[in-house]
Amino acid sequence: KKKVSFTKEQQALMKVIIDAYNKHQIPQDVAKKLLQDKYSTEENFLLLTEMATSQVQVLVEFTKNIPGFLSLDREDQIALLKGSAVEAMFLRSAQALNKKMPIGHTEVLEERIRKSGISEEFIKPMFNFYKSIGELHMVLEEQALLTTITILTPDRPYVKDQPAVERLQETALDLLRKMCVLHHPQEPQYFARLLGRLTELRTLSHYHAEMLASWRVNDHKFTPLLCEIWDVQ
Ligand SMILES: O=C1N(Cc2ccc(-c3nnn[nH]3)cc2)c2ccc(Br)cc2C12CCN(S(=O)(=O)c1cccs1)CC2
Repeated sequence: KKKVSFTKEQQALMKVIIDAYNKHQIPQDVAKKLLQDKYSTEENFLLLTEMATSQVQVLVEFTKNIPGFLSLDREDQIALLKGSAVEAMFLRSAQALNKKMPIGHTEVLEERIRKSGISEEFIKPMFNFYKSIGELHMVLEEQALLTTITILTPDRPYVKDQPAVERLQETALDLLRKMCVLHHPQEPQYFARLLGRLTELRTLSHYHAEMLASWRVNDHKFTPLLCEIWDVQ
């Protein structure tokens, strides 16, 4: 069994990120609404919109707790949030939906997504991603670090000081690499598999941008926060 040791800084960083990841969860009342018995397409879409709005609020709060994030240039902070919002939301949603739920809850949620007016061409890659995340059986530390790494992607549009973001992302990558060795000693490629999910996330966010255009056409309403972060309307 390979020995993995963490520096004091890495232990402190992990604690801060895990606390932030646990603290900022979707309010249970919003998640519970998803399990109500309503099934019209419009109502499903509205519920997913409500969930997504809540996810963005949770994302902003989580991001503010990433060590070093608030020391970045303020405009770069906004550029990172806007650039990663869809990817971080899909990653967080996939991780949440893969969590153990009471019998039948997962199926209800999956059905709601399928019956929400989202076109099949988007549903397919979305569910492939959701299932591929489930197969990884990530521990909480890996989930929180992967979300952090997604947010701290230096090459988002309009980021001015990319090296500053790279330094933060590399710290999280070093920690994630060690976490993978510690929790998945039998799978030397596990870390590479996790990073491969980030590529799949980028594809999903391109699909999402296309969907937004089509939803706008058939006049789906979004909340002000989603319009702001998704550059809609
Ligand atoms: O809503 C989703 N869900 C259900 C969902 C989301 C979050 C939690 C949760 N529980 N606790 N914490 N989080 C549970 C279920 C889900 C699950 C997996 C993947 Br992959 C993706 C999704 C989306 C993300 C948003 N889109 S969206 O296209 O941006 C869109 C916005 C408005 C209308 S449609 C739809 C699919």
